[in-house]
Amino acid sequence: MTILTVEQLYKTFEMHVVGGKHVTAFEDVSFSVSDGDFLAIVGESGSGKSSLLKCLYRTYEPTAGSVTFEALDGPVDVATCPERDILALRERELGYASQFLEEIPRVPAVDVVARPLWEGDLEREAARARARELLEALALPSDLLDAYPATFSGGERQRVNLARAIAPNPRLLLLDEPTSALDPETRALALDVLDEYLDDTTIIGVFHNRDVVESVADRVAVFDDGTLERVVPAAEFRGEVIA
Ligand SMILES: Nc1ncnc2c1ncn2[C@@H]1O[C@H](COP(=O)(O)OP(=O)(O)OP(=O)(O)O)[C@@H](O)[C@H]1O
Repeated sequence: MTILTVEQLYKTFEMHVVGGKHVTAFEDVSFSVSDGDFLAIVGESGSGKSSLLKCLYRTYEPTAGSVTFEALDGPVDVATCPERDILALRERELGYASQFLEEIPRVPAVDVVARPLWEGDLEREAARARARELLEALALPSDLLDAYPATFSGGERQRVNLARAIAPNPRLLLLDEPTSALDPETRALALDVLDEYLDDTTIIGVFHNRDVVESVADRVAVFDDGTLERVVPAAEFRGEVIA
């Protein structure tokens, strides 16, 4: 079953600081994703990958087109639906992680991950238990679990960020280079955790790393200068250079 259908999606920015100049992030993008699929998005820097993910999460409002998400309560056009519908989707079905952890001052790592869970259906202690388990699976040193992420290294923060996105087990998870600061061994661990802790989650992820694309993706979407050039099975993509 299809979980997401993107049709003729465009994103153009109006740059007020440079006299209203228009910058096109991407144009005329159409593709669909099936339940449980892992779609990797690759392409050169500036080709529109992050902007696309932000449009799918509605951090950015698309300029034109539609993004139909088959939510549990029926289809929703993420591109145009009211803000409250987006907030509800983000609480229950739609997850997102960028490569940077948004700082929450004076909240220990374990609670950064657990909070969205106890704000949902879980009891506080059960939420903390899942958070601890995930952070440990991602090899975050145990003495950091109760420390504030503000003092963590880039890779440690990235593991907290990833754990927070995985913990609620969203139906659709959008990942924007979530392993960019990890060493190869920890990156492999992170991919195992994605596989082990997510249950039937569909993933759309931007990756620059060939290992990630080759080891976990089912299909690859190749962006070039703001257009979606092609979507191919991952096996067909093997051996190509990733920008
Ligand atoms: N908030 C914004 N305001 C103005 N222009 C933007 C904004 N976000 C992105 N852009 C522009 O849109 C284009 C696509 O950027 P985007 O970040 O989506 O590319 P990308 O493929 O993710 O790049 P990278 O691999 O370097 O992260 C770029 O020209 C960028 O300058």
